[in-house]
Amino acid sequence: MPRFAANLSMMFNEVPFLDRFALARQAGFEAVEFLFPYEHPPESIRERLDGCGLRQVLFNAPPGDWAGGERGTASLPDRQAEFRAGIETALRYAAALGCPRLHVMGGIPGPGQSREAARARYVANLAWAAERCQQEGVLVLIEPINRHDMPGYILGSSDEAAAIVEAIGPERIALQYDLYHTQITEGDLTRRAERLLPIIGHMQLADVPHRHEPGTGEIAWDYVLGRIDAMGYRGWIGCEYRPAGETVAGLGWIERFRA
Ligand SMILES: O=C(O)C(=O)[C@H](O)CO
Ligand SMILES: [Mg+2]
Repeated sequence: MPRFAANLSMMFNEVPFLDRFALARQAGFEAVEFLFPYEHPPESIRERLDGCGLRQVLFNAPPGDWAGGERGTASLPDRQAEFRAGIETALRYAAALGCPRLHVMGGIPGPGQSREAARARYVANLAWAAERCQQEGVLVLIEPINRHDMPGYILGSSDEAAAIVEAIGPERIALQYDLYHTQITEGDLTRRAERLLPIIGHMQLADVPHRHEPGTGEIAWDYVLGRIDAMGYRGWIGCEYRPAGETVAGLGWIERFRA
């Protein structure tokens, strides 16, 4: 059955970030992911992982000015030096945490900017990042994000992502298949997953439309997770949802899917 990782940016928000690791372990998770670790020294995070016997399976490269609305810099003009420095920072964290995957966000080009030029920059920056990360044994991931949550985000569909992976090379860049975004944008969750399986490097889930835990919305999880298992996906599925109530109280859904 699928292997689930707790997303510590969204789950266990009842306690401060560094205390979420122990709660995730107590709740039965063997792995974690989160968005951005950069407010904490890598050693402090490593200590928490080791202290409770957890694996780090994913985190994000620095996204630019997140509080100011930026969602990555890879497609933005005049940001290449910052982008590359961010990848180097992320690689230091990846080495310290023993994390083999890095989600590199593309950004939201401004209204006056050419979409074509932004896309060309995005692909060129990703190609550089993918090669640099491959040297350190880290796989770069890209994720199409739905237009309601992130209007104008550079990567909107799984076919666009597949074309980028194909152009740069599936040995160094892969698709982060987030069932929540995919359901909103494109649907056809299981056939699409089966077709894209060779280039999927990580999955994430949340129910639609409220981005809460499975069972709170429109997705038929027994069917979808059963098919994902049957088609041979053996990677991690990050639980990237905002619990509807208290995190542990909302974890009942997971029991029937645990191996
Ligand atoms: O929003 C998501 O689904 C993600 O996975 C990103 O890492 C953060 O926006
Ligand atoms: Mg996601």
